[in-house]
Amino acid sequence: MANTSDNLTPAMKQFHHFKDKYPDAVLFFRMGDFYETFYEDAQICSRVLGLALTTRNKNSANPIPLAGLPYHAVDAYLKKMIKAGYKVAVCEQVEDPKKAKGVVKRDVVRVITPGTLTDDILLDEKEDNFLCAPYLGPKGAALCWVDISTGHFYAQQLDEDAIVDEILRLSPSECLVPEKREQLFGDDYAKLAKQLSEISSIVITHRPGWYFDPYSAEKSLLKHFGTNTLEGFGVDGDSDVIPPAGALLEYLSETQKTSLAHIRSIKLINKRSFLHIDQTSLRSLEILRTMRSEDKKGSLFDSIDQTLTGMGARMLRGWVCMPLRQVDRITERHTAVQELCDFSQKLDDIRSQLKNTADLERIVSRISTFRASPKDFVLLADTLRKIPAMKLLLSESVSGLLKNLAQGCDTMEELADLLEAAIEPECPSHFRDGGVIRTGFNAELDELRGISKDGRSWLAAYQKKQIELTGIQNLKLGFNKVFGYYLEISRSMADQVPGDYVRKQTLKNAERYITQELKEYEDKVLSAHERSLELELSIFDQLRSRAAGYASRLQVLAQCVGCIDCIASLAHLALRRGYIRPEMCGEKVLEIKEGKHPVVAQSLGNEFVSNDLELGGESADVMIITGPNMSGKSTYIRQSALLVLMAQMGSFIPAESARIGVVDRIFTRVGASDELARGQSTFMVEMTETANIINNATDRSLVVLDEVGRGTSTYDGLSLAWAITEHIANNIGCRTLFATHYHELTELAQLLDNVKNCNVAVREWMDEVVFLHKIVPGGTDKSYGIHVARLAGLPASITARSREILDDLESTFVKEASGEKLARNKTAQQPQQQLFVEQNRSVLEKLLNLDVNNLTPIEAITLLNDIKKEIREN
Ligand SMILES: Nc1ncnc2c1ncn2[C@@H]1O[C@H](COP(=O)(O)OP(=O)(O)OP(=O)(O)O)[C@@H](O)[C@H]1O
Repeated sequence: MANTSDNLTPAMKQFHHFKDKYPDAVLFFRMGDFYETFYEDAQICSRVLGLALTTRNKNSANPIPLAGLPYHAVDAYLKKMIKAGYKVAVCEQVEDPKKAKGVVKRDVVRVITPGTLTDDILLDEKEDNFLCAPYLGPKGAALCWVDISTGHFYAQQLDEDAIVDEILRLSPSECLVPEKREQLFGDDYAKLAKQLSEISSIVITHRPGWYFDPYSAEKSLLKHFGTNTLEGFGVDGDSDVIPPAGALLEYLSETQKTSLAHIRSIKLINKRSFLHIDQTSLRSLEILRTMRSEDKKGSLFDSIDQTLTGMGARMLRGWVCMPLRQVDRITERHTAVQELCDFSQKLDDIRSQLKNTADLERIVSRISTFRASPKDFVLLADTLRKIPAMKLLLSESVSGLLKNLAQGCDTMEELADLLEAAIEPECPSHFRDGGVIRTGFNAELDELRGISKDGRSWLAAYQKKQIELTGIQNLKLGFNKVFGYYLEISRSMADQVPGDYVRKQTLKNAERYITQELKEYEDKVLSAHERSLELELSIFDQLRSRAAGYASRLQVLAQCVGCIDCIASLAHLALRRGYIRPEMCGEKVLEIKEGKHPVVAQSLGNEFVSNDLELGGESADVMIITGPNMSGKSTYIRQSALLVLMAQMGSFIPAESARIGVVDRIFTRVGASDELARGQSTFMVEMTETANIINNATDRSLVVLDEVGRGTSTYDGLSLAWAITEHIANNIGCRTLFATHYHELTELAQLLDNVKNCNVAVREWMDEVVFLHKIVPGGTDKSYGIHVARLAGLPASITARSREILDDLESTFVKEASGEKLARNKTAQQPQQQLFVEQNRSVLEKLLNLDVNNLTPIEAITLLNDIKKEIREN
């Protein structure tokens, strides 16, 4: 920044003072009705917000770049800045400019960063907005994350090499890491930060190392929660989650500068309670976004979400990403969904109560951080009024979960009464002109408003009286900020003005006057208006404090309404789409009759062909699925994973019947990945993902493999696919679906009991191929790739020629590489090799004794020919 000299104005000195304190944020510096930005900040704002870039002190030696925005439109501008990845420090005038002696006092009241948003306009209603902090300690690693807009605060201990995956899975807006220069926090954090910025748009914020110091972190956590120990949250004194949790709190208080009372506890995530879906699977199963276009539309969540409230949508999103693992907890949700399906009128009534329900969770956070608006209170009161009806509807339930939810419906009538009595239902969204507190709520306020209102009619009467008195018909009464109320008389009438008029201003064609009587009344009226505004604000602050006293009850209620919304959403979905309740068990089994892909079946309607699945239990664990291109293999294997996921989150599923033994993890190795951007080859990515599966899958996992081995030469790929399948079947024994074009793999089913084959049925008719999309037992050895290429529009000349080449290849090379051979090799590798050596000893000796350097090309060819002949005869 160029200008730090002593000749700066006091306001600019203030600006520099705050800019130095918040160097990594753009400073919005309040000046009257505008927020001004200066220097580089002005350039950024001009670019990001499209503001006109001008200069302050244009004629001085150091003109200052300047861009300003009107204060009442600040929310929209903040949204754009945050979206563009910037942090904004909002510097307000903290005293009334009229009362200021010298330069008006200012202070940064809040730093808005992508991970610390609380305003609805800046947030997505259906998504959490997490701020996270990793910890890479000497003994272990941990990750903590918090959403200040809801007060949810989580912690998890995990392996260091799982940190990146877990952060990507959470998809936070911002990630806190210790500053690079701190020796204690060396390369690991820098590497992590670099990796995250390369592959995601998460904003990385560096903070001093002491933020992560275990001792001060624990102290600030204990102080915040008002406890002597963290054990009540399941956190031991030396837990690795303490440093990052403390760092998050420190950062929140640094940026928010207000109470964080709504963050009431820290929830330790126990991985064993949830079905783990890693980031790769989250993407490849298109759970939250589609793979190609990264669109929410077309994802599983978008397809099944029928929630009606923000709290419900966010909770359901959490259920989709972290389905359950315990049979009884899953069954509890299913039973609740079942009950609402059985009583559809009750379901409809509950859903109509949920409609237009306010986002309690976010309102509570704004109440606690003293940012609640009058509108928030109106919505809160309206929502509380719906709770008794919801409670009544749920109170007769049989399902344990629904009963609990009925109990959780805390009606808080006294709060609703208070808010309704206090706040004008049609209140303005800001305080500028008052009108927020209802008439009748506060006698003093009513009186002040009365004076200010009467004042207006007094002024009208005064104007009339003056016209009569002076006979000047065009005498006008006006008001401006400089000298308040005045009487305006045209210049031509100036000689008729009475002697007690005091001239204040001369305009081109008129003169403006004041009178003592007018000034006296003005003082009374204006001060009454000002006092009434002040009083309204103080009443509103009192209301905020009163409401803040209900924060923890409101949070429990918000959770409860969110859960009711989730269950009702799942029931509504089940009824609308004819989903069935899956039977859940702890055995290693997966039986689905007439299952459908929840998203594809929605778009294809009746054309979608349902399919059965049987894995584990009486059947083999590993299923090899072969079939032509475009026949539906990928759809089938993804559908299987999605149905398990849906069942374990508590949803009913698109099938005729299902028996599902809970799964601990879902692994997928499907399609291309954008790791290519990180410079890894397709094959490298494929093998890394497969290695992850092989190393981490347990016999309770579900593995979905699509085309493993495709990214390398046919023989390498086939051999790898073969060995991987063997390993899974023999050593892991997890339920596995493997879609492949290597028909040779089907021979594994003959060699291993734990492997079975299925293929996608095809009907060939008059040189045409019809894909039936039906999965049937047994293998297949046809790809119909050329047929698909023709469908895709490749010229007939090319497809005809490729048919010729294929016929040729099939009669020679491919047969050589047949799985039969691989199978034989595997089962009788050693004896076969020995036999080969025995039978061809003389050939081998001839080869060993050969002097290659003295061989002419002709001799070499002749020799090769002889060797080939001899081996063949042997
Ligand atoms: N069960 C089904 N019923 C009806 N249509 C289906 C079904 N499954 C898949 N399809 C249709 O077939 C198309 C191809 O499906 P999918 O991508 O699963 O085939 P694939 O066999 O994996 O192909 P490839 O081997 O080329 O990757 C889908 O886009 C879908 O429109």
